Amino acid sequence: MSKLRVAVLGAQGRIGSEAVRAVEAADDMELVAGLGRGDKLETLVEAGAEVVVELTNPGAVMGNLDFCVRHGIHAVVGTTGWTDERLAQLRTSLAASPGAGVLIAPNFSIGAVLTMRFAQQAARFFESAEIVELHHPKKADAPSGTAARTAQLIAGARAEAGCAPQPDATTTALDGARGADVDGIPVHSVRLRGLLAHQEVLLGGEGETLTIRHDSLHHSSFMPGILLGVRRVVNTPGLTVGLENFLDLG
Ligand SMILES: NC(=O)C1=CN([C@@H]2O[C@H](COP(=O)(O)OP(=O)(O)OC[C@H]3O[C@@H](n4cnc5c(N)ncnc54)[C@H](OP(=O)(O)O)[C@@H]3O)[C@@H](O)[C@H]2O)C=CC1
Ligand SMILES: O=C(O)C1=N[C@H](C(=O)O)C[C@H](O)C1
Repeated sequence: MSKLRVAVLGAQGRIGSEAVRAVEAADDMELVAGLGRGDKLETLVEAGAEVVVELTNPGAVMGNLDFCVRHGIHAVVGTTGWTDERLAQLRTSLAASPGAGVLIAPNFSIGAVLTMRFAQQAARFFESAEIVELHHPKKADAPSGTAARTAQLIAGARAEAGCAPQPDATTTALDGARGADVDGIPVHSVRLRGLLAHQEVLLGGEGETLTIRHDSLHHSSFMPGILLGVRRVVNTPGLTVGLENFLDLG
């Protein structure tokens, strides 16, 4: 069986360097390129890359994906900073290259994906829902892509169930004291030396609370999800948002 030809963009970065090692260690994959800032994207075509793993930054990801999609190269994307406008732009370029598949995964770790699913399931049973995400201080974006996605899923589940707005008597507050508002869900971002990637979903009802917490303690936590994404994206044309779509969660 021929090996999948995989390239990594952001290959010298924190997660990118771990992804390079994971692809090299996978029996069914061959690392054909590892590119950093300033390297020519044409290298991807010259190297015959079938799938690109995109792990750069929000300023670079759109141009990189535009190139990949135009050249029929599939992409597995971990880079954060996604907005509805960016997703719409990507869908437009995918429409012109119908064979290409792109997976955008706000989080590749299985535990984080399950946290999102459990939070979505629990959200309608509680009056209050807030998110605290905690990351290393070199992270560029806040809130994290995972927290933003979790908030959207919680808000969607609450709207579908016809939940009332959350109770909150705050009338005066310092800027930021109540966190960022993502679809009505407060999201609080902590940046602390010593941490990697952590999230708590706090749910509250009359006389009880439920806390769903996930901790990524090492970048290795993201690797099984990246490899799964690479294997599945080649047979999944168009845009897929969320690794849960490849996990058969039911
Ligand atoms: N979905 C998930 O599960 C995860 C997602 N992430 C996300 O992945 C992204 C990267 O995170 P992290 O590794 O911590 O960040 P880093 O800054 O450590 O890595 C990013 C790398 O990309 C390089 N780079 C910048 N621009 C380009 C470009 N145009 N082409 C190729 N390479 C480029 C950077 O180079 P230079 O240093 O010169 O700028 C750097 O080496 C972030 O958006 C983060 O949120 C992270 C972990 C898990
Ligand atoms: O920058 C990181 O480190 C991470 N970024 C992703 C996010 O923004 O959710 C995934 C994970 O939290 C690690």
